[in-house]
Amino acid sequence: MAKPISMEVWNPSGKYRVVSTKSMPGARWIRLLTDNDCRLEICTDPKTILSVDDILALIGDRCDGIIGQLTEDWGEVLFSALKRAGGTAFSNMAVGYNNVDVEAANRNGIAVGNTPGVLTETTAELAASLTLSAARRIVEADQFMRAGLYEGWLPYLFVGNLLKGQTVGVIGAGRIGSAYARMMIEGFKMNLIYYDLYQATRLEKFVTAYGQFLKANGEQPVTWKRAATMEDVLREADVISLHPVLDKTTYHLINPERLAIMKKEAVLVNASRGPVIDELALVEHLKANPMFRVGLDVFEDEPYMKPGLADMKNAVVVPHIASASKWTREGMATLAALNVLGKIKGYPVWGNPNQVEPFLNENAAPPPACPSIVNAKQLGLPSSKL
Ligand SMILES: NC(=O)c1ccc[n+]([C@@H]2O[C@H](COP(=O)([O-])OP(=O)(O)OC[C@H]3O[C@@H](n4cnc5c(N)ncnc54)[C@H](O)[C@@H]3O)[C@@H](O)[C@H]2O)c1
Ligand SMILES: O=C(O)[C@H](O)CO
Repeated sequence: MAKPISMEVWNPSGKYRVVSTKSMPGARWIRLLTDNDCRLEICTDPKTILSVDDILALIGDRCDGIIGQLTEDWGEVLFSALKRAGGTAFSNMAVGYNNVDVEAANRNGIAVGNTPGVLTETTAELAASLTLSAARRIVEADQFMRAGLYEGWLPYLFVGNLLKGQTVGVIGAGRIGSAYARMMIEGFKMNLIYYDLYQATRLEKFVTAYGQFLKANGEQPVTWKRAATMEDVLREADVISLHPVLDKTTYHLINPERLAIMKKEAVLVNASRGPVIDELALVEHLKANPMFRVGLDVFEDEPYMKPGLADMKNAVVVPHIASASKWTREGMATLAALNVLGKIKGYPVWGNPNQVEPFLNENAAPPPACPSIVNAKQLGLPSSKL
């Protein structure tokens, strides 16, 4: 079994042993745990992605709760080890939890926390940045300048796509998809077409009200449409941004057939999870359609890109940084720590994972609740009345 190389220990005499598989930004999450009688052990091993064996060694013989990362494989082996070590609580430091086998957690009676809400605007802003970078060819133009190739203004130099008045398509209009849609609609006066399993009522109301405001000011109103099929979005939209969860229904949601029905000059953005796109098919599509552009934050086999992607000028690629603002990352750490602490203390589960602000207020004690436990129902955990 692999041995953890370096650990940082806080409040060594604390009653509850809590482990974090990574150092996380901010100090509040550490304070919240240590002020509540937790001995906190943070793995400071420089290895980027810990293996199951590494984490087994971290769990050891006694562990009450553990904070893990989206790069780790949380399944039967780890949850049964946590149970044997007396643990009842795990939290991902992420809203997405496709790296977690929730059924295995249920079997072992382990609560699984995630960190919704605090990433919404930050992730949507990165998706908007990728949209603009791809549409206006920012990275290509930057590389051109740095290579000393600029000889003066030319009518055809780096001509890209205008967004105003075009249609933005959103697949997965949940928290992040809706926030992204609002940015593109309010910022660039784009029309909306979206596909989701559920109606995005608040988003629809926002677009209607904004359209009325524009009309009252003598401008072209923006419009919205809920598509009956994903294909309708792909055919109609000029910009398409992907924001669904990753599960069986969204794996390779963008495949060769669906790429083929998109506009030849469309912009495709993915800040959800890599396997939502068949990346090899995307590389072929980018080769065949030089005016088709993508902005990618996530990749099918992270940290790798599929062969050929790095050579494509019509792709903007960044290393899974959509949630990387200081406020968000500190908030994610806080929510993850409070999920674990709340379960250890026997607190109920917060009623609305979309409204986690009370947990993020630095000037007040957080509510006595777990902010977001995805398997609360399956484990029969009580709901907070606050
Ligand atoms: N790149 C990043 O750093 C980053 C940051 C945050 C979140 N994410 C990813 O974004 C995802 C969404 O986060 P969120 O907070 O908006 O979650 P959310 O639950 O609010 O939204 C997800 C939406 O996807 C919809 N959906 C599910 N299956 C679908 C399908 N088959 N077709 C269409 N829509 C479907 C759901 O109905 C829901 O509205 C996360 O699960 C995570 O994987 C990535
Ligand atoms: O799911 C999440 O929370 C993200 O991918 C983290 O950036």
